[in-house]
Amino acid sequence: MQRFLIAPSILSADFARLGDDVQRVLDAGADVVHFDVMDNHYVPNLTFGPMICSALRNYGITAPIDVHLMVSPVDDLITQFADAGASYISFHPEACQHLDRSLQLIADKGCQPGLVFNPATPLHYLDYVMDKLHHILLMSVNPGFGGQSFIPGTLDKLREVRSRIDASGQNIRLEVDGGVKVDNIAAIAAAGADMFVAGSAIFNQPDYAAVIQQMRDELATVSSK
Ligand SMILES: O=C(CO)[C@@H](O)[C@H](O)COP(=O)(O)O
Repeated sequence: MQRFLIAPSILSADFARLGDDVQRVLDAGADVVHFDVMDNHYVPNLTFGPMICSALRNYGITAPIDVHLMVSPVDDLITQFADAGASYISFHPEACQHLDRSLQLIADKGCQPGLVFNPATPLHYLDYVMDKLHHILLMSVNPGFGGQSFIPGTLDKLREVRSRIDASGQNIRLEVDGGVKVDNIAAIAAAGADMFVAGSAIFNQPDYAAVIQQMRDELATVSSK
């Protein structure tokens, strides 16, 4: 399994040329397409739905699409995104009605289930569902907008989640999202993350390949666990 995955958030992509821009970032070396779904209810912003996901698939995007649902309720959109070609689907535990049922729904639809934690969401939601998780997404900003600054306290929370994953013996990806840049990605990896969402740090640069390579160079400095 590839140790570190880079997942550009298309929230910062060029929406007028989305297919081309997503293909460009994949050609530049990205591993996964991160897809931020906001409903102007759970979060104070509105983005895109399953039609855009299926449009990317129809355009020819074959990389994994990592759908982060910032919506409430969640089940209907889980079904719609799975049918639209999502690969991974995560949601916020406090935004759903029946945590175990929603995780099972993702798996039953053939996708990889994940749970998302905001900076101040307690981790007890993990207590009875570790065996159902493909990934845990730790927000390092409050959700809703790209281009915010990484909240430093997230590093301690990452270490805590990494300990829980290691203690569980499960093979669960630890993803981090918000304010990830070339100059902090090594510290984030050292705290236990192995999947990195970056929106503005990649899409706001003219040369996507250069910034992704800089991130990989930084990650290469992080010693093995
Ligand atoms: O989900 C979110 C925000 O809610 C993130 O995916 C951000 O979109 C990441 O953007 P940057 O902080 O990397 O610009």
